[in-house]
Amino acid sequence: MDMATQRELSPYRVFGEAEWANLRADTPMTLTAEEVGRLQGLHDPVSMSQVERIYLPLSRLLSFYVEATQGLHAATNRFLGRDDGKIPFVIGIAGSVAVGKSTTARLLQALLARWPTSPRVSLVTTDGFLLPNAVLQAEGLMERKGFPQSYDRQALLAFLTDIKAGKPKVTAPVYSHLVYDVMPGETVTVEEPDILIVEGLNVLQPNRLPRHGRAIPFVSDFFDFSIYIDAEEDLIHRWYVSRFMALKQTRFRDPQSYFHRYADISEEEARQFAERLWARINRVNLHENILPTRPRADLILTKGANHDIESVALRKL
Ligand SMILES: Nc1ncnc2c1ncn2[C@@H]1O[C@H](COP(=O)(O)OP(=O)(O)O)[C@@H](O)[C@H]1O
Ligand SMILES: CC(C)(COP(=O)(O)O)[C@@H](O)C(=O)NCCC(=O)O
Repeated sequence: MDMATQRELSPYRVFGEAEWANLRADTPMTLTAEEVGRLQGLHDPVSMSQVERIYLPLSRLLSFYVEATQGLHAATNRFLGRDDGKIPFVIGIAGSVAVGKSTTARLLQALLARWPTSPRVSLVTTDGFLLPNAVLQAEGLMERKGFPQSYDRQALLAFLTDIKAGKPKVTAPVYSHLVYDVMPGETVTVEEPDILIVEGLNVLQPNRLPRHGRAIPFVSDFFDFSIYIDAEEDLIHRWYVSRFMALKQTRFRDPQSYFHRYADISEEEARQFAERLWARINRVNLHENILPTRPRADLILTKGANHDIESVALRKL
């Protein structure tokens, strides 16, 4: 099959960086360099030019989608002769460990909140729904953290059901990367957002179909739009290991850190340890559970070596 036919048959329209940047049209830049500096992760830098050329066109696209979805809700309400109130627009962000999902999620949150309509934009990460280490240990799942079986999927689905039912206050549990565990009794409260961003490895995964009984919804059934952040495996692997080495010098020094015991080991031992975590857990998860969900995304952002997004694929329908 030639390239042109392949492109026509693909469910995505693929844009190079320059072509995508043109779609910003007249969307104004609403973040200062200082704000962008604060929003980027320590280990995944974002330049002002990336915000202008990639994230502003995306913000513009999302503003069209939010408006269209609100129009659809209004049509349903008109048909039913009732008002179901405000139902949040939910955006899912998926991708490997260490690909930079959290930076993208924070940037989008800030950009969307600056729309002229000043929407309330909340952000929740799915790691809060991980089973506590005590449960993972008891079930032999400590080396499966981030895999589908390591989450309390029922609780995540219940959370999203409440959000989409328009419940005014919905709480989610909180995970600490420092402690490497869910924080007992700690929660975040999401209060009547116009837009909710849900970020996590697992957000595009399907459920196993039941042999008997009721089908359980997918997490993504609650999404109005989904984004997959992609990069070559070699790059993500490199980012994971170098982030681990940087954290060894910083966060691991904190006695509260789960990895504190590794703060003083040699560089070589630490590198080997990070390589093992990557190879035994995160790489396997990427291949078995995360990459297979990429074709379900509405938009795929593909990063190059310096974390810059080099291409954008938008689902045609
Ligand atoms: N061991 C750790 N200690 C402290 N912070 C961490 C640790 N591992 C990851 N983080 C931070 O947690 C956040 C989420 O990381 P991750 O789940 O790999 O997703 P992503 O890199 O795609 O945002 C990042 O901001 C990262 O810097
Ligand atoms: C907590 C994570 C599973 C990410 O979860 P997410 O926020 O995507 O739901 C991941 O960062 C992690 O800790 N993986 C386990 C292996 C490791 O220590 O890298």
